[in-house]
Amino acid sequence: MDLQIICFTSIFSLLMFVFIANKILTKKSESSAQNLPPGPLKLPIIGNIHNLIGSLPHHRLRDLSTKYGPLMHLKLGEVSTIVVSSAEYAKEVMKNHDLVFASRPPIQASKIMSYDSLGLAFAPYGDYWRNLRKICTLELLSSKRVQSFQPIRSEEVTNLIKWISSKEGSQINFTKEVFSTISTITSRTAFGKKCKENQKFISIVRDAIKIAGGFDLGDLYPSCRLLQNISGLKPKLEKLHKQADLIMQNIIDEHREVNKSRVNENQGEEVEEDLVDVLLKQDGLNDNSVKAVILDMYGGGSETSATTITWAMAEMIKNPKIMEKVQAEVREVFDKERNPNESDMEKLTYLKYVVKETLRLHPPAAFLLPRECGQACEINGYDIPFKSKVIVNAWAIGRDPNHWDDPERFYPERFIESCVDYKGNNFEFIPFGAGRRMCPGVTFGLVNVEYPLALLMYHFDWKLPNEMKNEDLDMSETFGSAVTRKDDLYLIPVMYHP
Ligand code: HEM
Repeated sequence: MDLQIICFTSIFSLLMFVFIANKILTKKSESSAQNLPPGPLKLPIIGNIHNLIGSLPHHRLRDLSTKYGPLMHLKLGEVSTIVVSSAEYAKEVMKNHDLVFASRPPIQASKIMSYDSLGLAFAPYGDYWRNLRKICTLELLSSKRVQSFQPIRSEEVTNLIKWISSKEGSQINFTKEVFSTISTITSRTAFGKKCKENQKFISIVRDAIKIAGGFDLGDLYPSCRLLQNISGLKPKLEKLHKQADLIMQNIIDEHREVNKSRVNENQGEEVEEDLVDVLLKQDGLNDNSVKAVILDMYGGGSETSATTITWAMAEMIKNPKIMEKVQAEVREVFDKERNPNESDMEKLTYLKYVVKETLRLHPPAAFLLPRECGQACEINGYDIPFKSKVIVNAWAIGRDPNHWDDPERFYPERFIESCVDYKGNNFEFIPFGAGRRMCPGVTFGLVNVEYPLALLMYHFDWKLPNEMKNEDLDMSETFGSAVTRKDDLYLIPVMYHP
């Protein structure tokens, strides 16, 4: 505790020094915006950082929005920040002013890990981003491409089912096993079978995502290089970047070699392509861009999907009637078709409602990805300053009582008669975002959630360990690159014998 106080005092004094020096040296004028959205009182230097202390950031911001309104202005360190907490304002930002908010604020983690933000997720809005987005939507993540990876998905999920069967009756760490399966599916679809270092790559990227997931001091004071260096994040990320870069460059070189010999040996023959093959064929992408996009695919696709499966499972354990209903549906469809395929997945309507309801209550990206205001504008009479960072609290919006009956209840049936979907037109339900920067991996993500979940429901009944009662399962969250369960989910599988 004493150490924490000393650290805080030192950082506070340093910040004070930096702030005064900055003011004297740059004589920056205050923002000219006159009518900012309401928000809590801002302290010198730290602005509203203190308002985020005490509970999880998405909870704190939701609580603050009930006091100051669904369009709030905060100052987080030096950064003017707009917080959106209602479907109506989300529509203003991501539809009515989509172009103004189509960029992302630069963040240190993406600069270091993604070759100065060469990936799709953090590239500034412009021609480079547009070209990448086209490649990702049409070539990498199209429904046809996602379907072509079904054999990989099937093989990895079968391995998971076999492993769980071997542990029948004993406790397994469900969170860990699901994460490992989804990561392997994502990295195999990206690299093919050629990569011997899949597991090492997975653990490097996981470490990078973990340490880059919160609010970084350097990003809160972008004008202060010193803080970026002392926050400790930079050297850690640089080390991980070097390791990831080496693995990815080897993979690219190997792909080039294999493709060269393929052209010589199998002229005209159809070959299975992985994402690296597809990227290497695109004009205008150098090796760093290819590596940055691969990092995006892996970073954007693994933790999000694995977290969704785990939350869905936890919610079903807590609500056994819902689990029984899913199992009945899956078992009816799969018992008829001995080898269920993609089209059988379409018959699992109730399971799809369960996934929707899971993403309503537990959007893995609680704040989506941040946007940046590219041009000073006005929303509902409020001035939004140029370069403000925009945070959309999708977690709060999914639980807004103005749009959802009994919002805290896990109730998949609410979607039966509803036309609310993931396409980014229903702003009360935006787990994949909306507008130009909406997630391009919706199809891939949903298949990676629904398919494993269906097989886990088909093959096993599930119990909690230590005679724990279903209703006692703790549903606390943590905030990081994704909103995950605070504690891993431990379960006991019991085989289903048709
Ligand atoms: C359950 C699964 C997933 C969820 C909940 C999810 C959620 C999101 C969200 C909220 C955004 C920000 C959207 C915005 O700013 O409006 C996003 C962006 C993105 N996602 Fe996903 N995602 C998922 C799966 C995937 C998958 C499987 C991939 C790729 C393999 C992927 C790749 C990306 C990329 C590249 C972006 C950045 C797009 C851009 O800035 O243009 N995501 N995702």
